[in-house]
Amino acid sequence: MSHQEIIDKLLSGEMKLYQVDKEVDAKEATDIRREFLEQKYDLDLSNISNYTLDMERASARNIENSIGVLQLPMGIAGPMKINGEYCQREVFIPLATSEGALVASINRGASTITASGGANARVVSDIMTRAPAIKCEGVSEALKVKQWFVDNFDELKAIAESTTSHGKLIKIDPILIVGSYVYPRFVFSTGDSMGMNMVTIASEKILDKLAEETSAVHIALSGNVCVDKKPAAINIVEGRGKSVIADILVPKDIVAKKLKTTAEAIVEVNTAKNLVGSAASGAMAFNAHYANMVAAIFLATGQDAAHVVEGSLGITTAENRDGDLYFSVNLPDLPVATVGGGTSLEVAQEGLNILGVAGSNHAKEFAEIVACTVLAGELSLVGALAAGHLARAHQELGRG
Ligand SMILES: CC(C)(COP(=O)([O-])OP(=O)([O-])OC[C@H]1O[C@@H](n2cnc3c(N)ncnc32)[C@H](O)[C@@H]1OP(=O)([O-])[O-])[C@@H](O)C(=O)NCCC(=O)NCCSC(=O)C[C@@](C)(O)CC(=O)[O-]
Ligand SMILES: NC(=O)C1=CN([C@@H]2O[C@H](COP(=O)(O)OP(=O)(O)OC[C@H]3O[C@@H](n4cnc5c(N)ncnc54)[C@H](OP(=O)(O)O)[C@@H]3O)[C@@H](O)[C@H]2O)C=CC1
Repeated sequence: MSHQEIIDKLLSGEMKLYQVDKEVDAKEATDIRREFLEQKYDLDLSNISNYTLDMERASARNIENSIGVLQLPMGIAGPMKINGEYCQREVFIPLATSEGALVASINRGASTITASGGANARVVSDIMTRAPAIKCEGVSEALKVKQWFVDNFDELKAIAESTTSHGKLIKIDPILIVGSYVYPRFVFSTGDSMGMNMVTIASEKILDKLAEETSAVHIALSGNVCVDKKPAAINIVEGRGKSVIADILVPKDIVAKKLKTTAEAIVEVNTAKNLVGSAASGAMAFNAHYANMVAAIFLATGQDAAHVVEGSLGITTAENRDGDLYFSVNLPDLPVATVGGGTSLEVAQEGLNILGVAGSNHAKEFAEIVACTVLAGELSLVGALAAGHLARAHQELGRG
């Protein structure tokens, strides 16, 4: 079939969009679906059509029904000095965003951090979780099933780990019971991958064993106690992905020079806004804009964009120490990877290479960099609010 014949079949409804992949290679299938849209709706999609990535490879593992590639402006912030456990150097941070003033703000935070001697960062927990929903007769069987998970942990660990060379089942905890439903939270370490595919495959094997040995029925492989891609208190308390803390002591003169304000004013803003304001509104996140930094660095490095909702959680603290400013960000739920998923896309590899963290043995180093980037942006925005500069900044940098 010729290129136009396939488009005609799509236009007439004789062929479905995903069936084009059976007729031609991934690159041509991409062009055909896009041209179908152009012809059906009389559109010009010439920008989506311009790209360099290997669509054959992307179609095999990252996208279905491809029509092209999204471009976003990418900027750089830095250098930013990091005194982490895994990252002990200066970095330049790639950031993909369309929000004017964001990169300038993170750059200002990075400059403040570097002038103050560097940010401290530590990964305090490193796990990935999957919690299926299991149905029993009632609470008494549910308790027996809970005990079955406890009694058989060693065997279940061996079964789960037979599916992966990097994943390790650390514990099954908590095991929640609600009426006849049981939710065991399988807690894994997943090396340098974010790990959701890995732990989902491993968890299914555990459920096969459950089906063999008990009459409990597995209702859903994910039962929303994981909790994947939703903001949740359990993730805040127990952690998910990397849990990371970053902090800095900014000397009084640098607060004045770089942020144009005082430690006292920043503490007041942090209390009124991030703590009391968040509590008053019932917010789950006690910060100004972690999501901005997490989204921009996630897009630049091929992370799963839906995990921004988890990365947005956390508490910012600020203290006035005799005019110097102690400032910290706490991210309990930051799923990140330097291998697997979208990190293998060519643009993501370039973003990870700018940071020097592509490939194995870099995930915790990367997590420290993300946390320090959040620290930089948070420090700058809270500083701008304290100085009364937010509207002006966005007037100057965020409007055409
Ligand atoms: C805009 C600034 C940085 C000006 O800040 P400034 O202090 O007036 O600018 P400056 O010219 O004195 O420069 C200070 C530093 O800013 C950086 N800088 C300055 N200009 C640039 C630029 N063009 N490109 C790159 N970097 C720039 C640069 O690092 C420079 O230091 P140096 O390195 O020279 O020593 C500041 O006012 C600021 O950070 N404002 C906050 C803006 C912000 O954080 N926006 C984020 C989005 S807000 C939002 O989406 C969420 C919100 C607000 O709704 C959430 C909530 O409810 O809170
Ligand atoms: N399935 C689901 O429910 C969900 C899936 N996702 C998607 O899952 C993907 C991420 O899953 P994930 O499991 O991370 O990735 P992949 O499915 O891409 O798997 C990554 C693989 O890399 C191998 N690997 C090689 N080197 C390392 C290393 N150093 N550390 C760890 N693993 C290594 C592992 O193999 P081995 O296992 O043999 O050790 C691992 O399985 C993303 O695309 C995301 O969007 C997101 C949310 C939910």
